[in-house]
Amino acid sequence: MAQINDTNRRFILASGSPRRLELMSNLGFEPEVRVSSIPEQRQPEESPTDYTRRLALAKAEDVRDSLEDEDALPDWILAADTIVIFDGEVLEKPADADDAFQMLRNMSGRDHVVETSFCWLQRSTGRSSVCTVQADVEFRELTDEMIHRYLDSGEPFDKAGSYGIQLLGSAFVRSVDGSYFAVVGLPVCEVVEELQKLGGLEGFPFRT
Ligand SMILES: Cc1cn([C@H]2C[C@H](O)[C@@H](COP(=O)(O)OP(=O)(O)OP(=O)(O)O)O2)c(=O)[nH]c1=O
Repeated sequence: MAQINDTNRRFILASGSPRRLELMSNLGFEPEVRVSSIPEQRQPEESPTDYTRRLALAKAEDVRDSLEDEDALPDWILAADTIVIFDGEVLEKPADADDAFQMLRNMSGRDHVVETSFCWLQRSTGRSSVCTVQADVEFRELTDEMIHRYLDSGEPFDKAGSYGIQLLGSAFVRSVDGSYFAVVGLPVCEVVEELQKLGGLEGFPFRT
């Protein structure tokens, strides 16, 4: 049987997203949070998937580079990036309330894709692996009044596509085809699976 070793629970989470921290903590991991500061700017001609994959790797590398000699920190770094793809356009976090209103009004009664790319990066070897997971999401029709009330809740402003499927935004979602957790910001099944493939995780699921 694999050794249960507490060091397996520890990794560096290169993300300021409270959702990502909660999802990994729910599994018994003990993430050390370090937030990256790279600009999120899509290049002309860059496909949405190339964009999320580039950002996931760049966030992990940025945090790795900021650590320097902190040897006591865990070896593995996890970073991720989530976008909404609607009508061929990439929707990220809204700039302001008008931007959020427009996104939600456009998505009303229609389908969109949510895509999350994540990156595992090993500090000691420099090895990295990037994976992409998607889901198709269908919204019910939203009235302008519903959207205004939703904006008043404050929920949309730190979320790609201006909604949170895990909170009040759940009332807008008629169906999800694909990974629910990719929509929330981290496809935990694939994240754990990939770390196991990389040989960076023994003794999982953890005993409490
Ligand atoms: C669509 C959707 C997105 N989101 C969130 C997940 C991400 O936190 C956020 C997308 O922005 P990201 O740029 O992927 O992440 P972030 O800025 O929150 O954190 P960091 O870059 O430091 O890792 O939107 C939800 O919480 N619920 C949802 O339903």
